[in-house]
Amino acid sequence: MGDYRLRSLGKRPRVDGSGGSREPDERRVARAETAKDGGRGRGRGGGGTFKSRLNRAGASRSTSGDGDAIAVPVRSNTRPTEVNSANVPSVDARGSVARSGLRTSAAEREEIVSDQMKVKEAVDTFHQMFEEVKRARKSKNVSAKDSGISLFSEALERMKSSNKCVNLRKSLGSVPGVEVGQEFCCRAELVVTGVHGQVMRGIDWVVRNGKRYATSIVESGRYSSSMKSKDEVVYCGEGGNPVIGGSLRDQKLSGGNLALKNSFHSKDPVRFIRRYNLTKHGSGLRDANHERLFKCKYVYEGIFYVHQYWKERGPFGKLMYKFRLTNLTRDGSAPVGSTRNLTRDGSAPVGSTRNLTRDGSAPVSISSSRALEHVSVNDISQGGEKVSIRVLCAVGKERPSPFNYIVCNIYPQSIYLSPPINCNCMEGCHSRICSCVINNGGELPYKQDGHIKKFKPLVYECGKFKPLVYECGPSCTCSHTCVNRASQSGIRFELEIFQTRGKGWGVRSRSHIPLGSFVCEYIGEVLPDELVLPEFNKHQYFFNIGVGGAIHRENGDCFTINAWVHGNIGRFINHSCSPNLYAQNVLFDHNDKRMPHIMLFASKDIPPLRELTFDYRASHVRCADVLQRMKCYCNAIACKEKRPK
Ligand SMILES: C[S@@+](CC[C@H](N)C(=O)[O-])C[C@H]1O[C@@H](n2cnc3c(N)ncnc32)[C@H](O)[C@@H]1O
Repeated sequence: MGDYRLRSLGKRPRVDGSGGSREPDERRVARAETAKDGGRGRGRGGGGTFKSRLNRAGASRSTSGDGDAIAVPVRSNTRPTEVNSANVPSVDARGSVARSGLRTSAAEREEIVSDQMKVKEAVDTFHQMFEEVKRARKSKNVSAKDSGISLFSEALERMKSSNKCVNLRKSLGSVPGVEVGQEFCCRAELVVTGVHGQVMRGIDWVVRNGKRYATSIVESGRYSSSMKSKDEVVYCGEGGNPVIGGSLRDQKLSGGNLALKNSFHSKDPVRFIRRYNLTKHGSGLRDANHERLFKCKYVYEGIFYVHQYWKERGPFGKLMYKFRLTNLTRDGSAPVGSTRNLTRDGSAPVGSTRNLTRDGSAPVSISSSRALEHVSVNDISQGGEKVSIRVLCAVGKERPSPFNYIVCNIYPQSIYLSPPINCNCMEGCHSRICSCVINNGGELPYKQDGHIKKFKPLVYECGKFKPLVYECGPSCTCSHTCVNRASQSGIRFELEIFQTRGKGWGVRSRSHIPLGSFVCEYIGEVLPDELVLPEFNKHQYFFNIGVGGAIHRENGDCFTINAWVHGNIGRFINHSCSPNLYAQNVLFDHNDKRMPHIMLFASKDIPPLRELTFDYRASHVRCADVLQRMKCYCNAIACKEKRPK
């Protein structure tokens, strides 16, 4: 490292009094109804570049199995904490330390990993088919009305006819490859994955010895079902509902109602799926053209049991059946050691995507599949704050090489980092007298929900160059919940590291990421380029700050973030020619424009479990030769089109 000793900037400002939340949870989950500008910068990637040896991709890092590792909810708003991910005790799915051996065999784990991959592939294929159908209709100018079938139904039909659906055989209990808390974008996805076989009906069933038993129910809000608590629902039977176009009549003890009644007597498990309306909270998923696709999401809540059923007069004066279900078995105990309300390793389900902690950080326990071995967990308390990091891998599979997990950049000690200009606002940084707003060209870069307003990659567009976002800093007088602190308050989404096909480890979120959301920072050691260049061919974790941008040219000195030895989850994010993240330069805790923070924001609405990627090649200059030789496995249409035929 020559004369450059490394230092970090020390503890980041906490963003609220409790645990680091920049703003209340409600606002945090709120999604931008008005996000209209998402396309800018798409495909242009970020403000820097990886010097990645992509030509070696896959050969060196991929393992035989895909999707077999999960990791890391991380809070990055705490002081820098060095963590060696190799030397820490493992922790079980409930979060307790499990230093002893494994609970299930490697073969079983393998099987579950493969189940999860099948489910993921089915969902991905469904999305592709959906896009294909949509494109085909658009090119022929056919509307859903003309074709007489919705886009979803047509895509689903294609899935069925091409045999791409999984878990087709209806069964009671949990569905292979699907975990409690897993989210689905639409009813068709539930069908495609075998969670609930009916697109329209709320109750699905299987016939056993001539009798039907309920396999799953969807609480979609169309009847007057009510959630008593997270663990209990009073579910209305089917039929006679004028709200969904049926004729108003008494419900009968037939069809799904009969199936639920039989499940009551047999005490069999029923999968429970609940619909959440996204319109209340935000925009919902959008497609590549920013058209809203899904207004809701469906969450698999786990296994429930019918505890009671009865008849009563409904709102229209007709008789209706009601079923009370809870996630406890009929004797009132929490089901243990069966396919019941537990995850597949027999542990209590933990860490759904909805369970954000009060400070907005991801819950500590995220996955309970027995396919996953928690190979390392770091629970470190420093200065009263806790940083939890998990790396979970399938048994017997390759693990990520150990590195020191840090939550703040480490800067060269010899470099003086000028302090940021602070604002003196007391009542919110919205006016033009706020110096941070002025730094941002007189405009706040974030919307009230914390989503970035415009994509601001490091490119020159339409005569304008806006390469930097200035957030409020540690000495600003504004509140720690100021909207202009969106990216400094750490990771909000439950991110995982998993094995990809051909690209080694990759990162994905277990929950939906709305367009414009801050996802994570690319953190490592910030080094002058001249120190990095000799190392260039040794590894793949360099991010060149500001390449191709004004910062680079104006200031002369160039810096690179090296995340090989010290880094955060950002170091696992792969390249794509059609990325869903872009890198935004942000300054808040110092004012040195040569080395801004590299903050990764969502350039699209990103469905759960979709791999997170950014474009390594955006504005790439010096490493073009390496990148040309790469074998890119991003699988994007844009990538294939670029390849020589
Ligand atoms: C910063 S690392 C990303 C994390 C890496 N996949 C891992 O397992 O640690 C960059 C390396 O990931 C691989 N990679 C990233 N994107 C890729 C892509 N689209 N195609 C092939 N390999 C890729 C290449 O080996 C690259 O050098």
